[in-house]
Amino acid sequence: MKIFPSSSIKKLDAYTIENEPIASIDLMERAATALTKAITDRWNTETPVTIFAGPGNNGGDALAVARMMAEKGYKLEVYLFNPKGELSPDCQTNKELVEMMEEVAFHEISTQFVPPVLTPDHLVIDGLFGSGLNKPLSGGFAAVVKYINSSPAMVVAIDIPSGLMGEENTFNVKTNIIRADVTFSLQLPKLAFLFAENTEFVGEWELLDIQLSEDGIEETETNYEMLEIEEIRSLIKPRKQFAHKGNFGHALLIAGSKGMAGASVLAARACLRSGVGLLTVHAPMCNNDILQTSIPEAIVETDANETCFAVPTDTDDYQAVGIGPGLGRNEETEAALLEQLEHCQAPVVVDADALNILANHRHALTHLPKGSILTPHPKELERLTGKCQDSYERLMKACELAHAAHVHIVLKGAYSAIITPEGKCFFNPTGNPGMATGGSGDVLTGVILALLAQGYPTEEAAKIGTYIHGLAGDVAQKKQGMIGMIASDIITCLPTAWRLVSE
Ligand SMILES: NC(=O)C1=CN([C@@H]2O[C@H](COP(=O)(O)OP(=O)(O)OC[C@H]3O[C@@H](n4cnc5c(N)ncnc54)[C@H](OP(=O)(O)O)[C@@H]3O)[C@@H](O)[C@H]2O)[C@@H](O)CC1
Ligand SMILES: [K+]
Repeated sequence: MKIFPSSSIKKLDAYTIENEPIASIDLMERAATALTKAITDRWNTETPVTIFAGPGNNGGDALAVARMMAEKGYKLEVYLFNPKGELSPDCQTNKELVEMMEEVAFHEISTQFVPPVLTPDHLVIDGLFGSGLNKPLSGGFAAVVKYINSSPAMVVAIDIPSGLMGEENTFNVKTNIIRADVTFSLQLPKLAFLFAENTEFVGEWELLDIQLSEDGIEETETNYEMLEIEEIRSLIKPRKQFAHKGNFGHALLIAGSKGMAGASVLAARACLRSGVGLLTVHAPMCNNDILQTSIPEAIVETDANETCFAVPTDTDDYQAVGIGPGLGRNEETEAALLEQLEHCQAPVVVDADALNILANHRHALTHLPKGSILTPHPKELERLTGKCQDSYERLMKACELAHAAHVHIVLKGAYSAIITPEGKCFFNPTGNPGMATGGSGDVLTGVILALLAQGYPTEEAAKIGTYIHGLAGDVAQKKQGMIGMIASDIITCLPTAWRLVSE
């Protein structure tokens, strides 16, 4: 599913209006019908409703919703803010229609605004500004937003909370943005919904289908997309009847140190549960017995060092390498890692301590093996790129890094982003907060490593791996609950996740 910036949404509206064809006012009617249904499905006619409408089409939507809800018997009060004495044509039309309705208490505000009483029983519908917002709110509009935010009422935002920009909010005035409980967004999600710090504004969000032109969506370019199960399913290669383990690659995992054997065990198990043909784990001597007993399916190659990775190994026989989980960061490991990366031909998944070591040796980032993937969480990314103020800046910096280093990046978190060297970002919808637990990242490394070893192109390996990892987490959450689940449960649920997308 594509995610468009506000400018493209306007063009898409225009495309739909011209090509469907549909009159602009009828498209608004369609949006309002969908909004009214979504709202009236959740709140009954007993709910006192106060609607705040702005001068543009977001306000037009709100006024049309007011009319439709009044027709269904809701008791409504409507405030239309028109400080410039100028409304968009469709907003004007809907104002005239709602003004005529006796059952609606309608107020048009040009200067003085006496705020209505809002109780915990009230539902506020925020239709002040939508995708046409072009600067942070200030003055009277900011005062209205603050009033709504300080009230105990439930708030539903139309399309996007008023005051929130669709993409970048780094320089926005956070106190002047509506804090919605629910956002009903039209057709497609906005990039801003995917950023953790905007949850307090967006609340729970739901998309409403208003049948914008499919051709228009297809033709309009964007760098942002949400992954969907159909795409992942289409990428997974079926196994041939006469397949043997040689068809599914030999992966090398360089992981673990004294006290951190667990990270290598988790990554190795996840790799084996993701279809790899063979797996060798390169580990310090002290972890040999642990690995041999806990993962009989893996081959163990011991490092010459007792406690850490210190001697690079030959990677010629492997189709992919995973490096980093539990590796530690002592000097010997640093040197070994840099040398290992320099001489490796196979694509590498670089995670955890390997990323932290690279942060101290950034020059090494620009000659990683072709097809490599970095899997940082936000803190690890910032060690590589420098501090970021918010998720938008972090995403932009990750794009710059992917471009400069010619690597793919999986930026982990809710809606993990898979970023290509060309600047495309694919957001992952699977996963849940139960996965925010030690070892979860090691599992992802193992899954992606298995996919690279099986010969999946880098972008596909990153997309499938991230999606499946989240899906396995969702299956684990259903079984164990968010609080009780641990990283091993994600591995246990990998087979179910694979079945869900491949059968
Ligand atoms: N997507 C779809 O398919 C459909 C979309 N629809 C709906 O249309 C919405 C977009 O409507 P829109 O383009 O008219 O913009 P909207 O957000 O109402 O505001 C524009 C007005 O605000 C003003 N303004 C801007 N910033 C300001 C500020 N900081 N402080 C003060 N004023 C400010 C700006 O004035 P200007 O600065 O340009 O003079 C202009 O007057 C969209 O979110 C959805 O709800 C549906 O109806 C149909 C299908
Ligand atoms: K809004």
